[in-house]
Order: sequence, then structure tokens, then C-alpha cells
Amino acid sequence: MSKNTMKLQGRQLFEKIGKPTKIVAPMVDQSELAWRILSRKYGATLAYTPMFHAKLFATSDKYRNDMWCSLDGDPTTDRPLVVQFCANDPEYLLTAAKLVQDKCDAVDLNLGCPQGIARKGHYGSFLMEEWDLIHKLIKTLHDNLDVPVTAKIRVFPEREKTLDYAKMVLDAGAQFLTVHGRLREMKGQKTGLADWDIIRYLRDNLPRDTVFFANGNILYPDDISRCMNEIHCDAVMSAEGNLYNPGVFNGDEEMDVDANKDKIFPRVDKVIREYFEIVKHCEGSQASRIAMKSHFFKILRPFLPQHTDIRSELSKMNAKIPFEEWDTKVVKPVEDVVARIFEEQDIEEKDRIIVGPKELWGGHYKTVPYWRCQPYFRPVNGVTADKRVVQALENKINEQSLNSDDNEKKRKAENELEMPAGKELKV
Ligand SMILES: Cc1cc2nc3c(=O)[nH]c(=O)nc-3n(C[C@H](O)[C@H](O)[C@H](O)COP(=O)(O)O)c2cc1C
Repeated sequence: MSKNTMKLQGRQLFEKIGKPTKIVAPMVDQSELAWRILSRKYGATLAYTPMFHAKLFATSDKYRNDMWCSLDGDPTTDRPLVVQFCANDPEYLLTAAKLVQDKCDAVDLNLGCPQGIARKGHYGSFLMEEWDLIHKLIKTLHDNLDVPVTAKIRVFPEREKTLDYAKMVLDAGAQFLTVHGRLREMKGQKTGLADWDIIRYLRDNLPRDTVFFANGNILYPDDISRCMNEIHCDAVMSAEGNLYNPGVFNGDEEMDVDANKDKIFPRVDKVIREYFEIVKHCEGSQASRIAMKSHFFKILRPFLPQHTDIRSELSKMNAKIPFEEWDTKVVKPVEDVVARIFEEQDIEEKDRIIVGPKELWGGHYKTVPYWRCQPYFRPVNGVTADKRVVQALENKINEQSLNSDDNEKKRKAENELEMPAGKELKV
């Protein structure tokens, strides 16, 4: 039997890895080993590695050793796992993929990266016009690799073209398809809202047995079930939602949010300690050590503006500073501060999660105390759209809509007031 016929088809693979529904997205410098281990403890059921550069991975020992170590893909601590590469040369891609095929469940091709570096390097979303090359890249892995190949795409403005594109990717041999519902241009300040309608259109028009993951707009746990219900996808992938709050994977639709706040919006002191101990145990994972500072900043994002002494200590840290110093200067001080907060008499009242009314975009904002992990609201045009600002903006919208029944006016106001990452008001 040829390798290709022995290989698991998408649906078989999906079942073999336990039908995961909550996926940690591939994130450069952020979905490394320690973070994946933490995310799984908080409910993630599949994780992708950061994108690795196939040619460098295949040819540079230094690059490979910085990105990947013997603990990555460990069957007891780091599975199921998909390893992602960017590439524009089938041979380098295959060489790189063969180096990890024994330590992962599938190898993914990145067709979504929109950054300048991808334009220069000619990969990611900058291959979106080169269908023959994409087909060849995927087919080369499909024909020659022991594990299945998968792909993650962005969308075109035209949904029919996107459908043809997705069909081509599947025809080449991709066994899972992840669709990030944003255009190539939607990045940085222009990130905006992912388009679930086009993702749904693809889902509805691709063969039923396609293993299909939706990506974009997940900030709260209940967004995951909303996404699954709206799109009928097999699973939902989250990047930023997971980075700022690993608890985003740890809830479900029916959960009483306040009663389950330790799962859904875990305390920053607990998460920092747990994550820090995992990094210590991942000795040998250079990537985990290097990513630590950035993860600390993200986990502690609501906390640091209130405790600027800790913020200034954290900003002085780097990957070479011994763990003991990280512990005494950052981790323990965070624990001490939160412990003191929890000694306050009215802590029960202060520690409430307040669920707002149902919004036009279909979900609910939640007010979460600053000592708990929570979603990040992306700054737009220099304005940090934290909860307070978002609230002020919403009040303005409400005022405008009270003063006028003119829907067009309301829509304009909403568009001007750009919302959090992936959470503009959707009308
Ligand atoms: C820090 C960061 C790094 C990312 N790196 C990658 C990557 O390596 N490969 C990739 O396909 N997408 C990458 N992305 C995009 C995400 O995987 C995801 O498609 C995008 O952020 C939309 O999901 P979200 O709305 O849940 O954030 C990255 C995103 C972030 C925030």
C-alpha cells in the first residue's frame, strides 16, 4: 500500500485526535510549547505551533533549535498538535515537514500571513494569487509525508472566488481547512471584524465531510458556541482571545459566568504562577523562554496599569534573567497584591462578573475585575478601547439612535467607533 492510501483522511484524523472543538491558533512567538500546555489545561483540545519558516527550518540548525526541541510534540504533554510552516518551495517544505512528522498529528501550510515580512519572503497570504504553486506545495506533502497536510486560509472579497480557492486547497490534499474570515488587507489598525457570513457560505458549499475550522472574533467562551451554531463548523480557533485569557476555551454556553469565573476568567496571579511553573519545566524550549515576557504582559494587561511598580519591573526583564529573579520581582509581587485584594471585606461584591445586555453582534460584553484575565480591546487610532471607553462609545451610539430613527446614521456612528479586536458592532 502506498503511503498516501495508508494515511488518515481528514475525518478519520479528526476522530483519532478526539474531535477537538477548541483550537489554539498558530501564533508566531506565542503558541510555543509552554503556552500550548497551559492552554490545554484551560480547555483547548488542539493546538497549532507558531508558523515556522520551512526553508530556514530545513537548512539552519540554529533556527530549528531555537524553534523546536525534544519536548515539542511529546505524546504525553503536547498532543494533539499541528505544526505550521510557511513556504514557497515544495522541496524545502517537504524536508522541513519530514523533520517533525513523527512528533505531530498533521502539518499545516500557512496561507494567511499578511505581514510585510511575508510579502518580502513571498509566502503566507501573498501566495493567494498563485494557485498552481499552492496546489503543488500541498500536494507534495500529501503525496510524500507520513502525516496528513492541512491548510489555513484567509478570504477574498468575492465569496465565489474564495469558494473556488478553498476547493483547490482541498483538491490538492488538505485534510483540515481553517478559514480566517478576514481579507489580506485586514491587519493592524485595519483588523476589523472577521466575516462569519463568508465562512458560513464556504462551510455550506464545500463537501459535507470537509473538516472545517472557523477563525476570528472569539473573545468570550460563549462566542465559541455562537460560532459553532452559526457556521456549523467542526471547531473554532482563537488567537488573541486565547492570548489574553486562556480561560476563553474553558466555558460553555450554559455556564453561569459568575459562578464559574475561576475557570472562565481566571485570576491573573494563578495563571501567571501556573504558566511560569510550566515554562520552568520546559527547560530546553528556547521558544518558551523567549515568549515568556510577552505572555506576561498579555496576561497581566488589565492589572499592570493599576500596579505600575510591577509593570516597570516586568519591562526590565528578559529571557536571560534567572527564573528566581522573575519570581521575586514579578510573579510573587503579583501574588501578594491579589492576595491582599482578596482579604478585603467586600471582595465578594467587587469580584463579580457583570454580564451586559445582548449586543447587535449577538453576544454580551462582560465587566471583569482587573485582577482576572479578560479579552483585550484593540486600540484604534491611538485610543485604547478598554471597557470604559467602549462603554462610553456605546452610550454615544445609544444616544444617537434615541435621537434618530435613521438607521443609516446609526450605522455610520457604529462604523466610526471601531470596536475591540474582532468585535465591532455588526449590523
Ligand atoms: C501574535 C499573533 C501571531 C500570529 N501568528 C500566526 C502564525 O504564525 N500563523 C498563522 O497562520 N496565523 C498567525 N496569526 C493569526 C492567527 O492565527 C489568527 O488567524 C488571527 O489572529 C485571527 O484570529 P483571532 O481573531 O482569534 O485573533 C497570528 C496572530 C497573532 C495575534
